[in-house]
Amino acid sequence: MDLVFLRGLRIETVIGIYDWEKAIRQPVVLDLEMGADVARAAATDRIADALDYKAVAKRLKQFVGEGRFELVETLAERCAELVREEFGVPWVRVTVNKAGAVTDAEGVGVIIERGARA
Ligand SMILES: Nc1nc2c(c(=O)[nH]1)N=C([C@H](O)[C@@H](O)CO)CN2
Repeated sequence: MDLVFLRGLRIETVIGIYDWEKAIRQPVVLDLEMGADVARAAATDRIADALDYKAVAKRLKQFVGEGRFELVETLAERCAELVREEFGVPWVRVTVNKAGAVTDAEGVGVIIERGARA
């Protein structure tokens, strides 16, 4: 399977388990790898045959930016669902990095894979 990727998408959202976190916005950084038929898009050279990473990024910025989450797990799962359902992606890997959440750590978060990788 070919992949279309989107890396380092920084979005401010409400995320966290503590009361003080529910009152502020914090950045998360998303990385996505999405199964796609790159050969078909290459053959026609038409964006209509491609998985449009700009459209995916725009939709995720809206969804995550307007959402409220407690766990990074929930945020990752919702993003995977959205990408699979709205963009017809058969397989996706989503990395959520809540950079800055843990002192002296470069980042913390989750990596999930959903769907069938043909
Ligand atoms: N597995 C997880 N552990 C923790 C999470 C989380 O979302 N998933 N969240 C927190 C706090 O919100 C933390 O990020 C605040 O600094 C702690 N552990």
